[in-house]
Amino acid sequence: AYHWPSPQYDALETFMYEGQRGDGSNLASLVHPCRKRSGTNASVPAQWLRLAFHDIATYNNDNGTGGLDGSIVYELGREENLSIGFNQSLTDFEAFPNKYVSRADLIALGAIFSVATCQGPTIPFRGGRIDAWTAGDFGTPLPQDDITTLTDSFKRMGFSPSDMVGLIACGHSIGGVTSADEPDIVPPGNDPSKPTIVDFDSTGNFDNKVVTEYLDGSTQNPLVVTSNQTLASDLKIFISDANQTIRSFADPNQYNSQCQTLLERMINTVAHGVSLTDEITMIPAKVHDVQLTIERNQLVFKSSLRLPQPMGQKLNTQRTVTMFWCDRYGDSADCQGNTKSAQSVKTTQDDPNNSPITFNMGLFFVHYHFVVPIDSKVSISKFWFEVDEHNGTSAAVYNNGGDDYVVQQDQVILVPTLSSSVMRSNGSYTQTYTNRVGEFFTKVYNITVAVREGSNPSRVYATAYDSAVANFTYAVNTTFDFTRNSSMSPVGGYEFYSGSVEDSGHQMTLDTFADVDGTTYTDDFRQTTFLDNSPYNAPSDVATKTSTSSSPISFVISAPSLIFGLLLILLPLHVL
Ligand code: HEM
Repeated sequence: AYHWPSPQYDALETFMYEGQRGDGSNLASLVHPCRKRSGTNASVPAQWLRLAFHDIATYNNDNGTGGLDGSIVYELGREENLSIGFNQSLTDFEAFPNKYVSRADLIALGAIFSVATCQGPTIPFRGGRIDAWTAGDFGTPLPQDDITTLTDSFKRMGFSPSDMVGLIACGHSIGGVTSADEPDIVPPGNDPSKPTIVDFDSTGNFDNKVVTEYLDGSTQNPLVVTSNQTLASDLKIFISDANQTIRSFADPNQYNSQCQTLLERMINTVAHGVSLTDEITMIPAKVHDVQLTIERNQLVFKSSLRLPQPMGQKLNTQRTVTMFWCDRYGDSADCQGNTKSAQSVKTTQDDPNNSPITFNMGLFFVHYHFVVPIDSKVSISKFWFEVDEHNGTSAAVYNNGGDDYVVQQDQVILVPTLSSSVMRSNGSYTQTYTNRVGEFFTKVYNITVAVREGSNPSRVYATAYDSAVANFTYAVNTTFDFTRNSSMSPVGGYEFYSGSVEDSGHQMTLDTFADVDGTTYTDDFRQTTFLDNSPYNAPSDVATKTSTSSSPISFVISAPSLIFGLLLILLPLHVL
């Protein structure tokens, strides 16, 4: 079962249910709602689903090579992959892979989004696919292949003849054939700049019309009705068992459940030795953006709690969300003496359209953000949340299944607000980013981290990782060192270290390390999108109560929160 911290699960879950990467850049909005591409009017979900199939179509079940590994990126020049739709789709995915979410995972999730956004079933998602960095085998089936070759190709991929019929019935539900790629199947119109697209069936949705229209003879599917019967691959496949399998897809519910199973098998086709994660299910109350850092000359601890909200139901404005935490050092270490608490400083709501998966569940998310001041002498060891609806029901406690959310370390922390990045277009830089019009850029990051005073680390360093690089040519993976920055006075019990790194991708993340007395402390997987542009929220007031007391009103209020604290004490108990 899920247990925080699980950074890979968290990153995959954010993509699936929020449609976006951790810093808010949204992938799902490129495909949702069941979008057409401007200009060509091609179906984006159809392009993404087909891309996933063409990536796995060279899988070899005998020796376990290939599968969904993103190698399609390097195979676009081949006859079997000639389609502008593939290039466009890969550009869609370019900015999104990172250390925990591979390009192949994104292609898999892209197929899931595509089916879901066009009103199809939700295909279960697992992550952990490993990216290829070179082209793989040839062998994607072609329309002109004879039925023996087609059947053998699917057998090589690990699919039976009836699986083959099913996969086509499921895949060829959205999108169609374009004259730009297949002029022998769909003849071009008079205007060469506007390709003709003939859809597989009469709806753009993921439904079984492609099956029922085939069975009742009204089909327009070009891969059935083309006058060039050598190219009629869907017809060849559907009739290969005298229409027996395709008939079993005529019931819409059967269609949905069989497609869910078959497409799940398709996207989970991975090379031997690759193990996929557990199925990524929605984390009911998700803790995210947890960070100890320094903002405006103050040591602060930040966290956010994400709660699901049913669409069409009013958000309870009476709800209070409280974060509790324990000191790390001193008399109250691990809440032996006192427990501290604070209210959220800000509430934000997601656009219900962020992810088609969450949208189809009738939910969207509300986030409660916390910023609290921390005294480094006592620091913070663990935290948890209480959500009180003030409606007569008892408050819900979210404490990581009873273990609380444990702050891994407080020795080395990233300080985004004292870090920055700048684009440079000249000079002797090693990492060069080519933008869409062919100009060369390098992004130079000046990073500030802070280390607890007195730690005397033997080394402070970071790894910069970025696989969101134009055309997926390589991944940036650079380790660089920080040096003590004596021009910056210590703040809140922390000394500053500076370092700089170049990047040529869209999404650099940092893992920072400090070696102290033979132990390496790690601050893992920090986004670098905002840095000194991060929005600032002043820390909230802190309440302190005796942990051992059974009386919830024995609050000791710290100086800045005196008024708020008094209010709490004066309020009748049931409102607390
Ligand atoms: C024998 C195997 C297959 C053959 C020969 C085949 C052939 C084709 C052809 C010729 C097109 C038109 C492409 C274009 O005009 O650019 C197409 C489109 C498509 N195929 Fe397949 N296909 C096969 C299997 C599959 C499978 C298993 C799936 C997914 C499960 C799939 C999904 C799609 C989708 C979604 C499109 C529409 C793309 C768009 O509208 O942009 N195909 N296929």
